[in-house]
Amino acid sequence: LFVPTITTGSTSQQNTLLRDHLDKKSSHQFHAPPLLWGVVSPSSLRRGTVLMSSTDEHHQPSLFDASEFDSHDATENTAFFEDVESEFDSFDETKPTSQDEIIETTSSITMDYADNALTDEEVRILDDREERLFNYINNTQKVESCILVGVEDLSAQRKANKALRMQQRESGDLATTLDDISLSWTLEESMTEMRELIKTAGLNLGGEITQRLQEVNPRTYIGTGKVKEAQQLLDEINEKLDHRNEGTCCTVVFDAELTPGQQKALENVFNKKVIENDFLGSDNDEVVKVVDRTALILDIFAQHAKTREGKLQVDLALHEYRKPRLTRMWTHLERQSGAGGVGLRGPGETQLEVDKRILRDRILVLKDKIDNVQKQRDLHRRGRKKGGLPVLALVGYTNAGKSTLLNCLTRAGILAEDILFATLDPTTRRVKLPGYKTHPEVLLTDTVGFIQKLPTQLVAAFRATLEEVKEADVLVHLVDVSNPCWRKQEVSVTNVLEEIGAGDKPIVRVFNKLDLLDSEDAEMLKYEAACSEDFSVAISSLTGEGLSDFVAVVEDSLSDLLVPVELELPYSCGNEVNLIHEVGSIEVIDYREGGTYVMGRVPRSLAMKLDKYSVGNIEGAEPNGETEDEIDWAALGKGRHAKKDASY
Ligand SMILES: Nc1nc2c(ncn2[C@@H]2O[C@H](COP(=O)(O)OP(=O)(O)OP(=O)(O)O)[C@@H](O)[C@H]2O)c(=O)[nH]1
Ligand SMILES: [Mg+2]
Repeated sequence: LFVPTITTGSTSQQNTLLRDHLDKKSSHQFHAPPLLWGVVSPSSLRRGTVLMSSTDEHHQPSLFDASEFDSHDATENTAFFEDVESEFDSFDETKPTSQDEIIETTSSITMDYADNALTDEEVRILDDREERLFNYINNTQKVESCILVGVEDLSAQRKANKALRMQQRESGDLATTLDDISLSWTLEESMTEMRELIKTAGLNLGGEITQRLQEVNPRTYIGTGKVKEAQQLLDEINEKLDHRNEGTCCTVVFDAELTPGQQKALENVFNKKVIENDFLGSDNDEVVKVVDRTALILDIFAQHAKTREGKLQVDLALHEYRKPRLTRMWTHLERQSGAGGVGLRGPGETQLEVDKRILRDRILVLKDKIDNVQKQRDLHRRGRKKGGLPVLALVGYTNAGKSTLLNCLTRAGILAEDILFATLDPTTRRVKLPGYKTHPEVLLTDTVGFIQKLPTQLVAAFRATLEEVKEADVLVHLVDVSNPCWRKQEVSVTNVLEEIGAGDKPIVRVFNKLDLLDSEDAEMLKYEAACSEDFSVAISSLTGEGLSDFVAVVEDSLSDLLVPVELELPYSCGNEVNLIHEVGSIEVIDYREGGTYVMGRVPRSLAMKLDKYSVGNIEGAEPNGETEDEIDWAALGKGRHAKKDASY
């Protein structure tokens, strides 16, 4: 027989009680095995979680009173039952068993327990309580199910290809056309990524729908027929879930960025029944949510944000996302006011205005707070710069293995997981690169991963975090070569880097997860890395393969950073001047008697080559006083011959 009671106390207390009780179980020699076991406290009910549960022979989650039955004195526990009852009130519409009844039942249970002789009425009450608690827990513990809708937007593809062709015609470089066109993501690739995102967000994928469209439907994004199909799919899934008593599927995830209008229109269609029922005063139906790609990513970020800074930034992004979508929350009020007729119309709008203002204020406050955080970051960074250590930022697509590499090099203990966006907050570590001769240490920063079509709200909100990337001396771009889409991912990352103004940083390309490739592919990539004109290297952060090459390439890249120069080049050196234009930056150029005077910055290797034309001090003082850095860089170049020398 099942005796559900609720107990208060901390988790550990309850666990101890439960353990004790379970130990005693055998000695009690129950006549009938308990159907359900476990612990529920009022606070756990409020959170919708069971603090601890064991399983019975049916492997069901369970409820159990961990406190000793016989120690429960009815009067002593009045306050406790009041608590319990208010808990019942808060989660169940139907009025729960009255307090007296509960006390009465519990005391009679206490008395009769040993005899296992409950009256029918008591059994009914207990059953009732059991069911309500059980349903509640079942519903709140259930994994949220969703369906995924993807669209192959042929018009967007056409546009993208056209833009590309235009661009190529202008630059006169037609050779790469085919390659580049195949760099746009196919529907299936995009859907695969969405499935990962859905899994990471903790959603269960119930079904999928796709559509090829010449033009997207401006109102509902997908065609009207497809909306119906989605509705049917939802119904079918819900029927199955219902059958297994597994809750409902009421989330529709779109592999697209929907406009607020489209989102609202879609929700209206999906919730037609609920809206109608609402007028009749019944709200038993689950409301269908429409979630677009941006909302899904924001949700994952919200779940993963750990530090104050991360939370503030996610909060800002969420507020910015919700601002234009605010009206949706008030549809209900608008309807009510509309239904009220003349004179009553409008309160919904007013509320909306108030709400918009609150949101705007909140956004300002958040921005202010983030500004403060950013100032602190700036300070830290300046401090680090003073230290003169070169700063490397690990960048790359989400799940590329950035945190794993940092852990591997430093044992930093950063959470590295096979989920998307595991890292949101930058972590910087001093790293002694093994075998790195010219500079004892570098600073290595792990950063948030990128994704194709990164939501603009996120890029804007994560300004402070992304600043770390912008301020780095060299970017270490990790690519997960075990992912079939890695070349496209690489392009996406390059695009984001450009978007945040870090596109011109020196980059070390790291082909990671080599261990997951078959040996032939691995050799090919190693070969590609070795032949590459850029700084490239193939490694496995998991097995450590190629890490010494990695250090060597990083070293090369650091030696190749720009250094200040002041030169006077003979007029016969036209090529050299062009080269400086190309690979360096020129601050002053003057055509003098003796030749072309150039003041600017060039890669160290080139500076060494042009040393003979130097008129200033090649490691000379920087006008803006950032000398410390430069002197350190100068020291860097001496130890090793720059790899790129040959190309000049
Ligand atoms: N087999 C293999 N797995 C790897 C390698 N590097 C990383 N991984 C795995 O890839 C997954 C993602 O690694 P993370 O280090 O969390 O990736 P990340 O780039 O930091 O990802 P985010 O922080 O989410 O952007 C983890 O499960 C790692 O164990 C590797 O070289 N080989
Ligand atoms: Mg990470």
